[in-house]
Amino acid sequence: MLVELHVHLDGAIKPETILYFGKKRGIPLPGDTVEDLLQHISYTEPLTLTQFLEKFTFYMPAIAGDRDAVRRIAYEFVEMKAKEGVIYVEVRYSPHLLANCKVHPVPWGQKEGDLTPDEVVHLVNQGLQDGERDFNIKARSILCCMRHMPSWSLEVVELCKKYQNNTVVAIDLAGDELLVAETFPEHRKAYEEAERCGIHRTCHAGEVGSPSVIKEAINVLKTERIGHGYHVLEDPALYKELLNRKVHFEICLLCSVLTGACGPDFRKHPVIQFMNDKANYSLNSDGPLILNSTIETDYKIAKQFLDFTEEEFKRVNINAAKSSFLPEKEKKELLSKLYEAYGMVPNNPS
Ligand SMILES: O=c1[nH]cnc2c1ncn2[C@H]1C[C@H](O)[C@@H](CO)O1
Repeated sequence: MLVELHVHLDGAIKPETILYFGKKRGIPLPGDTVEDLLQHISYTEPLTLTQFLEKFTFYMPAIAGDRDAVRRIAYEFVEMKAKEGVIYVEVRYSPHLLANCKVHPVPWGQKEGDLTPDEVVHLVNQGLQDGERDFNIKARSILCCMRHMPSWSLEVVELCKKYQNNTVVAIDLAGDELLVAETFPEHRKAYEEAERCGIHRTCHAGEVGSPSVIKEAINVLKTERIGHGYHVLEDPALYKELLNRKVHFEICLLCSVLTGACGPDFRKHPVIQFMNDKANYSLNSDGPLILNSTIETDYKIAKQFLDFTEEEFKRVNINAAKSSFLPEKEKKELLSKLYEAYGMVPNNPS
């Protein structure tokens, strides 16, 4: 029984669904079988984060701008997670990157259409809620600002406000930290507004970027969790502070190696330090389509290379539940389920 907090909806699409919509909409794809397509999209030897992010350009044109596709990827996502044994998931995406109207520039070289970022959120919500009903797990969503598109960020926070508690629980800042190290004022304003309105905050930081990006995420953006954060170890004082504050790190093992964020030897992975220090972290799949993985792959890597024990497995998932963005009452219910499944008597169930 698992809790997953860091996975991108647009990085977790079934290849069959991409092929279906590519064909239906007459949108060229780099392959016409699942194997062909995966050969172009997924990979097994480390690249850079920039190259990882370029993979989205192969298949997003088949999905973006299509109402049925957007609803369906959200629904199938919940089905996929239920099959993997996840009972609670927070899935993130950029509404703008799935739209083709009221978004500048229109992404993926699409022609202007009539699907707005607002309607994208509505459709994803429908897909997630239908999935929750049919597959009996809980799914919440996080809306992403993109580092290179500050002009979208204030709309992202407005969408978080509009759909707060209608699956949306938080705001994120994703994209390439190396290409755009600067945190534009628009991102800062969006996070300020999120805090003001009680919208939770997470932020990609220190994945490939330096500890200063993490510092800024904590001190300026007032983020509650850190997406990745591996490079925090390069600043021992900051690391100690975040340990003391029990800040949650959303760790994505396979992704961290295939994006070049961490070195190729899992036996030297920063998460070993996190484990030893009993840091507050979770294990997550991030972009399973591109990594050709499931959440199980990440747990297998942890067991095979990191001496990840059954006890650590339970601790990590309980920490994930505690650091989730659910309201307190639902968080308690989630924790009770985990304690029961893990045969634990909680000392302090809250
Ligand atoms: O690992 C990542 N780091 C930074 N940005 C990422 C990562 N995985 C996906 N993204 C970007 C690309 C997606 O289109 C966007 C929203 O899900 O977030």
